[in-house]
Amino acid sequence: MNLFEYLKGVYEAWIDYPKREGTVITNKYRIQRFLGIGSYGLTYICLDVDSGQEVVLKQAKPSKGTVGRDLLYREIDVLGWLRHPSIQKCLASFEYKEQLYMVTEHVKGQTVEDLIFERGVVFSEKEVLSFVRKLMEILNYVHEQGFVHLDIRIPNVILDGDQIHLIDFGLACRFGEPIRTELGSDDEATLSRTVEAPNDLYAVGHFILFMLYSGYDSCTSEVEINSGWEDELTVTPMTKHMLRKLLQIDPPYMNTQQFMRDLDHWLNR
Ligand SMILES: Nc1ncnc2c1ncn2[C@@H]1O[C@H](COP(=O)(O)OP(=O)(O)OP(=O)(O)O)[C@@H](O)[C@H]1O
Repeated sequence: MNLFEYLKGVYEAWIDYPKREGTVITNKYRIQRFLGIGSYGLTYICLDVDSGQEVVLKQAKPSKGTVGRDLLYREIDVLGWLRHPSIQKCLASFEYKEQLYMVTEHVKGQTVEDLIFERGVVFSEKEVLSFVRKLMEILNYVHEQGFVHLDIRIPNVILDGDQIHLIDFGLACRFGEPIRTELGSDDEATLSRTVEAPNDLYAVGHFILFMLYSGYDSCTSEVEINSGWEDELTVTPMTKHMLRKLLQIDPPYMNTQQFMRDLDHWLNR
């Protein structure tokens, strides 16, 4: 690492340093706990001192500049279009000291990532498919409203009792928008691709694999998952068939309903 990169890293760590507990933003949101720092945002649990409600406050990551702000603006916009009990409501958004913030409902419960990797929960094939059926209802709603989530992953699905919540709409796009590429990528084939339902369904395939691998000894790396799941996992032929379509090994499902029909068929056997 050269000196410039080192100094840049120090500077970014400094400007992205999380705010302390007890800090009050706009005389209204008192920070109770820092939840985490993602690629583009910092997230806190706060008390809304006016209503007494516990909320989640997300701040665009200062080091990401306009990219961080654009993604948070996008998330605010998308959440504004969605009304579903399993999708957090955006309660407010504002600028404060030149920083952009979004306030949402606090979703209680644990992410599927924490359930598997911290609590060691093991899901059977039936539990996985029943869980994914509920997730598909939320995703189907999102698609019906014209959006593709584009970040369906185990840290973005929260289980609270019987209820499942889908969070993190920071990458969501409208159907047919060009796929966003990494900075610097100008490959024509990539630039001409648009966002469609199979993008989310592909991610659902990986989501299912993570859940199924909860019962497998060496479920540690995605590389293993990509290479050997058909040999390593003991699942019914129908589940294998659905996974092959989701993962686009076989001709893919083109929409959520096609997959949900197969799922229902499996669950109602
Ligand atoms: N509305 C919410 N209710 C409860 N927890 C939330 C909510 N929104 C985010 N979180 C949690 O806050 C943490 C940080 O979320 P954030 O979306 O900022 O970053 P990330 O998901 O860790 O990273 P990335 O966005 O790069 O994937 C995560 O643990 C996430 O589960």
